Amino acid sequence: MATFLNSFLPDSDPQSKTQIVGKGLGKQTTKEEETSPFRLIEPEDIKKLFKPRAAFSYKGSYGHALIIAGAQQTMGAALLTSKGCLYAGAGLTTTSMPESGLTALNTLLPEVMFIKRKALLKNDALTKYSAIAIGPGLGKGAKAEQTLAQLFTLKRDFIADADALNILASRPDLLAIIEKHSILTPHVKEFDGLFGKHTNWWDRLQTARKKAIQLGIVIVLKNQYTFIVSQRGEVFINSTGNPAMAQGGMGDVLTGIIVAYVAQGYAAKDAAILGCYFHGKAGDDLAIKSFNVTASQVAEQIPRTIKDFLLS
Ligand SMILES: NC(=O)C1=CN([C@@H]2O[C@H](COP(=O)(O)OP(=O)(O)OC[C@H]3O[C@@H](n4cnc5c(N)ncnc54)[C@H](OP(=O)(O)O)[C@@H]3O)[C@@H](O)[C@H]2O)[C@@H](O)CC1
Ligand SMILES: Nc1ncnc2c1ncn2[C@@H]1O[C@H](COP(=O)(O)OP(=O)(O)O)[C@@H](O)[C@H]1O
Repeated sequence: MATFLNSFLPDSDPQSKTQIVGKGLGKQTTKEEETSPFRLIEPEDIKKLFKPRAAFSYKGSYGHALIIAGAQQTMGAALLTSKGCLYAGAGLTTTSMPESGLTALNTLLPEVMFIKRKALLKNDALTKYSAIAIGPGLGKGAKAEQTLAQLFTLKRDFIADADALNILASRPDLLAIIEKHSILTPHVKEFDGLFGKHTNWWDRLQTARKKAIQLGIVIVLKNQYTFIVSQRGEVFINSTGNPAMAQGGMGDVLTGIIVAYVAQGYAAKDAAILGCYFHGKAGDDLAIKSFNVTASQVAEQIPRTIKDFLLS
């Protein structure tokens, strides 16, 4: 039986009601599915994408992620992003947050290293990291903008979330030159801030496809069903996750998980697909026994969820 796009949207319009969604990322059974840009991610796709941990591998085999996040009132966002990254298996994680958060970082996540915000502005300071994420709880002030602008001087891809997206919304000059294969992870309000107000999801998805192709980036448009839009305009629909996860900080953890996968060598699109799938699946596993789940719990659940998934 055919699946239509409107099943994955909070609203409905004539176009999404007739748009066929292909099942899985591989070959499709009908011509309509084969030519559709919309694909529903299936567990078999994840099993094909996900790489097992190799014999004789060591921390260096799994990359070094840098997280630039947090401000005085939103230090928790930096901790949650770091926690997502750590539990998604990055070999090394370094977090750049305000120094006043250092005791919390060392107490809660002793595996994570720290770098001062100012140190990021030095030449070459950012070159040693295999993946960079910026934005959760960062704030939108001049210093945050300066730090984000510094990333552009490197001419390398990065993951932008939350306040980094809000800054980019006010700096179209920067957005226009974002490095290819960067990943943006907006929720609906952040998306409309970046690319203009939309009155329905069909139009929003068309804009996401157009912008992802034009800029050569991956856009992760978050919702109950999250849409991962590739640099070629394909739209991969993630169906893991549930309303128990509707709590602050959940997106911060997702950003940490995605940066961990980029650090581990996955291509941007694959890192986004794996990140969204396991983030939602961890929430689903927890929701079997919990009415609501916290962002911290989701991060901690990730390694168990992956192990169970691979054994299933
Ligand atoms: N512990 C910490 O330090 C935490 C720090 N955090 C960090 O704080 C920063 C600001 O975060 P924020 O929550 O104040 O603003 P943001 O997420 O932009 O929402 C603004 C408004 O947008 C709307 N909206 C959002 N999602 C929507 C949806 N799916 N569907 C529809 N509407 C939606 C919604 O408007 P409403 O509908 O409620 O009027 C909402 O009020 C950010 O950097 C973040 O990383 C948080 O992660 C929490 C934990
Ligand atoms: N009802 C839901 N079903 C599935 N996933 C959800 C639901 N509510 C929230 N999420 C997930 O939680 C995350 C919320 O991200 P975001 O809005 O950026 O939160 P925050 O800014 O508080 O970290 C997204 O990944 C979203 O898909």
